[in-house]
Amino acid sequence: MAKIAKKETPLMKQYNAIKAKYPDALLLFRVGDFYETFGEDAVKASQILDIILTKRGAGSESETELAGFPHHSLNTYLPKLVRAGQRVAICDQLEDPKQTKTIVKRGVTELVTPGVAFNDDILHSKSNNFLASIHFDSSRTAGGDKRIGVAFLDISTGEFLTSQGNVEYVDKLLQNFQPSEVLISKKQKLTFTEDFGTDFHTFFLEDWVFQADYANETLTKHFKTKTLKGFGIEDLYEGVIASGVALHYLSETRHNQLEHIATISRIATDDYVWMDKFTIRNLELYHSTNANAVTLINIIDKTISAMGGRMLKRWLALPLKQADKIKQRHNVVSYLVDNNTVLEKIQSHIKHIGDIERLISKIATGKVSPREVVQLKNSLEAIIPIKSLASESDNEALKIIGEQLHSCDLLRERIKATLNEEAPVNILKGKTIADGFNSELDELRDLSTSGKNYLDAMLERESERTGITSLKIASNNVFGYYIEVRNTHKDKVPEEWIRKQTLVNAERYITEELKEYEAKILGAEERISIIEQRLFEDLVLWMHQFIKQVQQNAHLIGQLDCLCGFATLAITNNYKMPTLDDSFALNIRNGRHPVIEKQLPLGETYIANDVYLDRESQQIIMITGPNMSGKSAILRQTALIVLLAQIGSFVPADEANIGLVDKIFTRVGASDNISMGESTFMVEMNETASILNNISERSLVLLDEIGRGTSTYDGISIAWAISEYLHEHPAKPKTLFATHYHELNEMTETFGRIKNFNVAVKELKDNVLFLRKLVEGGSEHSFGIHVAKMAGMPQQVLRRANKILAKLEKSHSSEELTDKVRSLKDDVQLSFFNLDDPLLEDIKEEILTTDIDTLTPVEALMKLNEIKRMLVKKKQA
Ligand SMILES: Nc1ncnc2c1ncn2[C@@H]1O[C@H](COP(=O)(O)OP(=O)(O)OP(=O)(O)O)[C@@H](O)[C@H]1O
Repeated sequence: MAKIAKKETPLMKQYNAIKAKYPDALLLFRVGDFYETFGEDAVKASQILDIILTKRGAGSESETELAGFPHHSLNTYLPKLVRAGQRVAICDQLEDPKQTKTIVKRGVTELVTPGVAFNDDILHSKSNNFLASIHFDSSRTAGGDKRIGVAFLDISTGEFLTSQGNVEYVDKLLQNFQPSEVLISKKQKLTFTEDFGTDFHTFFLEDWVFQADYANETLTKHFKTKTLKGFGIEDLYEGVIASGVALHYLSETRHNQLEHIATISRIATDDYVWMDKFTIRNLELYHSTNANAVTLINIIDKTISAMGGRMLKRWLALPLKQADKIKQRHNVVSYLVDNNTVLEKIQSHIKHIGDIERLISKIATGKVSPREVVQLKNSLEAIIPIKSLASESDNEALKIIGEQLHSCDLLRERIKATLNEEAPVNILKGKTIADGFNSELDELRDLSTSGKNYLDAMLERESERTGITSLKIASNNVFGYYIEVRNTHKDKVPEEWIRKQTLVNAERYITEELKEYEAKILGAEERISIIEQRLFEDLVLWMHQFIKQVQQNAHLIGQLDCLCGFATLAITNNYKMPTLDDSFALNIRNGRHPVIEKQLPLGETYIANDVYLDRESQQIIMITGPNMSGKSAILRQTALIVLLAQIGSFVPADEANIGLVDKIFTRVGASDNISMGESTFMVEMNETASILNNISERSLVLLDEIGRGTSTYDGISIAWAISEYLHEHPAKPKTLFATHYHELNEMTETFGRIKNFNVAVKELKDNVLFLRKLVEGGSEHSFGIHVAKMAGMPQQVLRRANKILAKLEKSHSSEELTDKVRSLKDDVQLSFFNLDDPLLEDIKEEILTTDIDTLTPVEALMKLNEIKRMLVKKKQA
């Protein structure tokens, strides 16, 4: 018998129609009190959420996998799905099932993706959650490079930023902003992975979205402006396209209430110290290759609020270049360090401030709960004493912050009058609106409670009157309130009671009195709930006018929290105020590494070191020393001290005078990239090349063991050539070069501004003692074998290594090596013209003694040939 295909049920038909619109999202389909997933979605959901996978319509044509969870667990399960990289479409019931006889209307109310999220369980309070969009335009170039537009948007805070530049620049921004999701055109998929790798969570959009006109229209429509001129971004052609794409994506994911995204700013890169992505990584500012390692942000983050935490990350990513702005921050920190009680008071109030930036975003998008609105009010209340402390201080910058903080009186008063202090998270739980705010609500509440009391009293009275001890009063949807009597007491029922229903063990009756009260009570609670929701919605809508003020408060509290954090940091870690000026010198006295000094085993103290660099006499310091002696620590602490100073913090040093730095470059000789399968040396050279092409007069360059990724000869030659280039470059960038190659100490004889230093060690009989002190002078040899010993290498290997070393040091090959190196300095072939070259002198002589007026064309050609021969001879020699 032919199998008859069963028809799709209406529910599955509705599901399939909705799913077809969101093919790449996992669809959570609300059915009654559950969110259900079907088919492949169910398989994925059951794996990610560890929930049971079952079958729907088993054995039928429409059999499909099914997995679901109760609707009230959405906040638990949704973050897990999003963190697992899923895009989640939430499909809700759009009407009350009680009000409809046919299938309930359903539709997607929100599409949650990693970059577009509000849920507190998905977001990290001290980190932004950026959605990025990228637009490549290879037809337009910037200095020969591709030009790329980029936008960053955090829907949870309302921040919206844009910029454009070449691959290196955009790569650095991606590294700084760490977006949770990156939008790219489908056509540019490959280009993106070629330029930025595969580490980002990406989503691909249709190409038509990436159009200048469409972007302009989307942005101006959103900001309700005619042009983008007011934002200073209209000349960022690609940046504007990327920004338009980000906004477009928000509407595609059903986010249409975006009043909190009130402005878009240009990332003004010229205002900040340039650090490329290698530097950010090498200095371990936020991340480390070792997951357990402590990073700089871990040490310096003493902020209390979420706004402060996020602001500090931004400050660290974008250190300042303008001395006056930096000094203003130092000035406030200094005031707070000296006025400890003010600091403590401000911080004690900041503790009571919630994430007002995200709370106000939730208000704009209508996703706020009653309890959160009360939280917002309490946070704004905590700002009042901060405002007075700051305004009354005798520090100018602090006063300005105090004056700019809004007291938001009207807003606070209205929330206080409207909401119950103990308002619930879920408005349906009731008791959201304060007593005395709305008379209708008050009456209904009275009725509801007095009605219940009345019923209780009635129950007692009737039990007594009739002598029926099993009396019960309850209600149902069919005939409302009733009195229930057990069969055993049936004969005691008064005549006037009207029997409505007979059950197995009991009978149900209604009475006149019950009917009267029912009319009043029935529905009172439902009406209470409706009024509460309406009043709450009105309040939230009314609050929209305060979005800007609250955002400004959030911003100012973020700043103040960072500055207070710097003061705490200075006090607890003994940091000192640096001085900054427009000179080119860097003078650090007793500097320390902010992270290592906090990691040392108990009892050990960090050995502080002096570092001096300028453009006149000590431009490049060649630091030699054995492995593990502390070379890298000196390099990094120098960069970190400059960085800390320029973000406005005090620094781990007794004294630091810093000529403003505008770029920091650090490169570490390759050794860890082998696992990536690339030529490590190639990586190292690529990275170094980008420094050499970008240095400026105010650059600080740190090179750590550059050249070690290849053979010794190659390594020394390259290290030499790089140092020589930096020395001869007109920018004369300040440089620290840590190296194993003590042969490089020879350079100082030829290059006046290169100075040798070494990290002192004390050689014991068969061991070395690390003194960790940077002292003048080069070092004679490496100490690798001692370190091998420290690492617990077998004695046999150590003895053999010592023997070979002794041999090599005496042998021909060792001398050859040194000779070769020595000869380098006689053979300085600079890319910049060496005017002392004797050949140049000869050629000059030839040309000067030639009388051009009497020279025939043939003679001129012969002269040229003669000069050519001189050059060829020299080359052959
Ligand atoms: N000034 C210091 N005071 C105390 N301990 C230090 C100091 N400098 C470095 N150290 C300790 O020594 C360890 C090694 O330092 P570092 O990595 O800077 O050495 P290195 O000379 O660069 O070694 P390698 O050549 O093997 O890379 C650090 O991890 C730290 O624990």
